[in-house]
Amino acid sequence: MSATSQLEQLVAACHWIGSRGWAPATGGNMSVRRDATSCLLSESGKDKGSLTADDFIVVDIANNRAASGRRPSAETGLHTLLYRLFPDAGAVLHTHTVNATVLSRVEQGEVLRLHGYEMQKSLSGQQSHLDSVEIALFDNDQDIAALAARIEAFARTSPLRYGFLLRGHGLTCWGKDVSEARRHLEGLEFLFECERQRRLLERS
Ligand SMILES: CSCCC(=O)C(=O)COP(=O)(O)O
Ligand SMILES: [Zn+2]
Repeated sequence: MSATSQLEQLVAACHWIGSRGWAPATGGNMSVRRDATSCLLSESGKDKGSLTADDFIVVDIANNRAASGRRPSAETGLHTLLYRLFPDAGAVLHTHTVNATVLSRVEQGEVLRLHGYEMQKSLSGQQSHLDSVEIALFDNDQDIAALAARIEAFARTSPLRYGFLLRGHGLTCWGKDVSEARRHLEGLEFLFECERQRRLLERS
């Protein structure tokens, strides 16, 4: 599929994310791969629920540079890291949902473990609720280069699949194209909601 059509699908995904309330205020950022060396990333500081194709900026995957001189997302370094780590990744979606924000603070470990949910099968390659899916969880950091370095180090020794949580911040997920990234986002968000409810009920 052409980069233009992927951008059209990404703009539609941004509107969908906005309509779900998953990118409040100016939260969230989104991108699609153009080719092996560049991606199109949302401009920093905008309402991501009402972006148009003109709000996406060409960014070099190797060095985070935007030729246009405009300012891509503050989290550009996380998107480009994912495109470098995963040559098959075609789209990256970052959201600020209540479920991801709260669960990532409650969970103290290095991963959020999901087990026992049929909806795990919304994640590519998952075939049974009896398997476990581990979503990596990192402490948040305003220094995105340092955060990217921590995520890269984690990925060298542990599986990094579907997405990762930033503590008290949100979810960044990806897929081979916009459609798969969207499915992973919707599936993970559903699973986070279930997990938040389960933990609440099991405490009472
Ligand atoms: C209130 S949003 C804080 C920054 C952030 O976490 C985010 O996702 C949006 O940053 P961007 O530079 O992509 O607009
Ligand atoms: Zn964010």
